[in-house]
Amino acid sequence: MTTSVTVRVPAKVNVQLAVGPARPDGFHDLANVFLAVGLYDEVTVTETDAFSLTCTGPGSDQVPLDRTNLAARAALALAERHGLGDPKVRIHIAKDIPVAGGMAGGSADAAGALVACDALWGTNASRAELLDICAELGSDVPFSLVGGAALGTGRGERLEPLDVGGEFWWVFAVADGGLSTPAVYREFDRLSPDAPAPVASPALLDALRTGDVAALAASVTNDLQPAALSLFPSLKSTLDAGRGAGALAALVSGSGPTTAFLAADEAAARAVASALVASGTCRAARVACSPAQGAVLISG
Ligand SMILES: C[C@](O)(CO)[C@H](O)COP(=O)(O)OP(=O)(O)OC[C@H]1O[C@@H](n2ccc(N)nc2=O)[C@H](O)[C@@H]1O
Ligand SMILES: Nc1ncnc2c1ncn2[C@@H]1O[C@H](COP(=O)(O)OP(=O)(O)OP(=O)(O)O)[C@@H](O)[C@H]1O
Repeated sequence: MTTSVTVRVPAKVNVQLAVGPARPDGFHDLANVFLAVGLYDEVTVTETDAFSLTCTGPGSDQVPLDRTNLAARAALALAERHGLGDPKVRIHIAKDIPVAGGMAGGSADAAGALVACDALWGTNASRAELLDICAELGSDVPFSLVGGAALGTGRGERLEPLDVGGEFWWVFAVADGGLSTPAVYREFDRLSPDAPAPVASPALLDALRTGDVAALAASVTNDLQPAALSLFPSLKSTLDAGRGAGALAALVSGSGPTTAFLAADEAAARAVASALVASGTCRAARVACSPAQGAVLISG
């Protein structure tokens, strides 16, 4: 019998993040074009006699180890739906996705824990049930499960898969510090009181479909960028440093403060990463390729 299961889950970048006005429930309607990128967390769940959670890797000291952790909440939600009582499971998160960086690290761990517990417990949840639990856990969580590329509407949880016609190379500059997603949305409301209804850009969807890096660079947008820059002004020098080093496009990743740079190819991405580190405007620079697969079982 399987006693331990490991699932690998990718980070995301939003190549378009169009944000509408705040809804009565406090969320914002989005046209959210997600692209999964090849930076991964690994979530391992092991049968044991009491619930526990551990986390290792960069930034793991900022990750809660109690039941507020999104991975723990995912395990609890699946156990509750299937009448399994308190889950007797040890969850270990090997983190490589920047924490509180706007790359959906917590969401990735939730999707990973869900898929891992489903395999460990033999609950055999359908894709629809898994997606339902993901949407309850957070707006980004369904995308962490499916990966690839998708248009997210509603608060970002309603997904339509998108075709991607080639590879795109990225550099992610990790900032010193984090940004709270609700705080960035609040700042967006302050800066954009008359935001129009969000619409996906046909030019951007075309660029993804054809794998045209120059066209993608010309069409990436993030409506949360002014809000993130307002709360974290030093990100402007990081964006400038990446552009100066030859990035085809530079933008804040999601709610930030990680910044994302699109490069012509892998060699160009590595050159931009070195220049970003040398500029002293970020803590670290990571190179990654997209699209990446969603949550996949890698052992167990
Ligand atoms: C910025 C993005 O990462 C872009 O993909 C997401 O929109 C954020 O998704 P997330 O972190 O999964 O967010 P959730 O856990 O669902 O919500 C956290 C908080 O973010 C704000 N929020 C989130 C999503 C959304 N469409 N509108 C919002 O206003 C709300 O204040 C909410 O209370
Ligand atoms: N498994 C987890 N990994 C990281 N943070 C977690 C986790 N579970 C809960 N959190 C909490 O969530 C906060 C946001 O972390 P996360 O790394 O998910 O941010 P993010 O990448 O900006 O999210 P998003 O891009 O979805 O808005 C952290 O500061 C932490 O307190």
